[in-house]
Amino acid sequence: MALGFIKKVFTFGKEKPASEKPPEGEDFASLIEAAEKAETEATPEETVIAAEPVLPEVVETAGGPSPDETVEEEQASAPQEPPAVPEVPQEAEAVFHTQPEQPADVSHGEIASQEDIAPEKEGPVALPRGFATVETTPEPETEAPKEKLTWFQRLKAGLFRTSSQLTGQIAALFTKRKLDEDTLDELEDLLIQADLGVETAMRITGALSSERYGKDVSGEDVARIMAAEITKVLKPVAKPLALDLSHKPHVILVVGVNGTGKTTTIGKLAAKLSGSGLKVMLAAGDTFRAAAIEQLKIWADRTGSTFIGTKLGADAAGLAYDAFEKAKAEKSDVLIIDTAGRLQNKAELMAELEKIVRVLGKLDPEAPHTVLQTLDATTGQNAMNQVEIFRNVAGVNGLIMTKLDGTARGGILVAIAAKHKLPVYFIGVGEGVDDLEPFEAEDFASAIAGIAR
Ligand SMILES: Nc1nc2c(ncn2[C@@H]2O[C@H](COP(=O)(O)OP(=O)(O)OP(=O)(O)O)[C@@H](O)[C@H]2O)c(=O)[nH]1
Repeated sequence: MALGFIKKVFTFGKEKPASEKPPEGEDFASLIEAAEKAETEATPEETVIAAEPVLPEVVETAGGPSPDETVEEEQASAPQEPPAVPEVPQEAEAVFHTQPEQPADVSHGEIASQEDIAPEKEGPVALPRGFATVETTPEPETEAPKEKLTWFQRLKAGLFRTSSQLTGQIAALFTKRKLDEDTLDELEDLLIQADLGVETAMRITGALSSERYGKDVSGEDVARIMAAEITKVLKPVAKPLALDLSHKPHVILVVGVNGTGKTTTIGKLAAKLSGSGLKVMLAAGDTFRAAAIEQLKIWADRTGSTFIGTKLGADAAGLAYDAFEKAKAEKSDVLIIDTAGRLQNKAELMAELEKIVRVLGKLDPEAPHTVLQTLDATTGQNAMNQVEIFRNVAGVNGLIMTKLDGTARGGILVAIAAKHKLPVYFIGVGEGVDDLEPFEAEDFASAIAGIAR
């Protein structure tokens, strides 16, 4: 503060992790395999970059704002043309400025009152014999608008599969059994199978044992202790993303395996930031996939952010450098750079990320100021390995876990928190722009344990 730094919520933690040696014998093949699985689910086949790649005229838009929304927006302006990626000059010079859409004018003229034009009705008309009135079904009453779920309700619904599976098994385990060594061992196994990790599983069984050893135990007892212990693990990592706005821009580099939700998360973050009045620029550093460029452009348009992109297959580090210069010149508050999650091989991907970090450092030795990694909760243990790989190469200093909606593997976040101790800034529970929320330890722990808050 004394240095004149302005910190905001969305305040950015600046915790650079102590660099670690890459894990011995890292199984990148499994990483890629998981990535490919996610890819086939999320996007059509991709092609390997040709020697002189060009953007196709029509590109996939998987993973962006929902197709319905984008189609509607496109149709309004150019009904004959499918959405196409704008042509961007080779040197990433084109910057697309977008303005938030203005609401349409919906004023109506005055309407004469019904009494002015229709004779007053006086009760039911008596029809001559031989006629009958047609039975008209009364207009159904318009349904009262559904109450909006609170964030915790949405989180709980998203983690329902994780919690119901676990609590169901725990309840069955303690039916007519006291807490002894056997039940404690079985409970530990259940907790490990739920991806919570050995360390947290032992914490929970230890706490339960010291409170209720030799006594009857109910599912509620276990849930309460489980929530308390998980909260202890998560509290230190549940931090707000601290932005140092004195940088102009604060640079956020987003990394992660393809399909983990990088681009979508960037869109959601941009919506939050620009919604609070900050000037945001989005850079399409995933030059490996045409759809990723198009998808980010759509998010930029949608969130009123400036977009900078380049051609498919172009040098991502060059784009990052240009974007940083441009964002400085335009005095953007925040620059968010998307990156590829997959290249032809691991070595190339890692070299590209390292180069991006290096090149940004030429313009500001502290940049990138935040390196965020997105993790797909549905990949379970694989997410753990991904953190190890990316934090070593790109200096990841914060995490966002996506796809916590509907997965039975939400426990992995706890294991990752216990092992890596990296801040978890946000979690994603859906594809929509509002489906990203700051990570709260108690909420998450209660949702996993299936208890109310
Ligand atoms: N259910 C759910 N889907 C999500 C969430 N976040 C992202 N997705 C979806 O996951 C898919 C992949 O998201 P992307 O943002 O394209 O992932 P990416 O990491 O940028 O992928 P690449 O561009 O291939 O590297 C898309 O269909 C997204 O809509 C989430 O929190 N919940």
